[in-house]
Amino acid sequence: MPLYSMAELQLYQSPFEPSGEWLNRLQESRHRQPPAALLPWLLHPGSLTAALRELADGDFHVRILKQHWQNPRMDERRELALRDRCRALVREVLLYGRGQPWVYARSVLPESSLRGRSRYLRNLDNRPLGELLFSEAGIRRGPIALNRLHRNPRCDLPELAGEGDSAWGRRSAFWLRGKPLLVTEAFLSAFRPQRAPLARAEVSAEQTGG
Ligand SMILES: C=C(O[C@@H]1C=C(C(=O)O)C=C[C@H]1O)C(=O)O
Repeated sequence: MPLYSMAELQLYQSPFEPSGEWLNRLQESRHRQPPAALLPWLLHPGSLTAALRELADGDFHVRILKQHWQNPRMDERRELALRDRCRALVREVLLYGRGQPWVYARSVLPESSLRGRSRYLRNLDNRPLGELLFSEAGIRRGPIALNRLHRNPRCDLPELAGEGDSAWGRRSAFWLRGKPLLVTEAFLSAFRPQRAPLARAEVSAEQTGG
């Protein structure tokens, strides 16, 4: 895990923060409508890592922005039913496809969820979290909620200089051995998919040429 000076930690600002409430599919269609091309990606039930890697023909990597033990945001603590004074490993990354930043992701892994056979998740590196989670036989995913995430003007990451003032995002909880993790993903302006994500079976046919 990259080490940070206190100064670096204090300087870091998350690039996006949720605005308003997280909406399920039905609520969202009454209030706001994501672009049609993005909707199947926002609602994709499988691993986003696998779907992006496939879309990028393997030209995919993860860049860690910050990975640090901290007290999660209040809305995250509520969603994870955590006490106000709790610690979580908060991991913020950019997912790159074909050399472009396609997704910003923030994952909140409560300390109480990283015990026993899940302890290995304390040592996340550049390996995509999704590859680990979706390789776990007992992984379970909760409903996907949608939201507009507002750009944090205090974040001056050069990689996101071209971003607008908001991005469509999704959030869902995962349960691993009965313990919750929370994953939020925002699709960035460089992500312009020409098709929906392939279902898992299609991906295996594509990969094997079957
Ligand atoms: C949960 C997944 O993991 C992806 C990879 C992440 C990471 O490496 O930090 C974070 C969120 C996801 O976009 C997934 O692939 O669906």
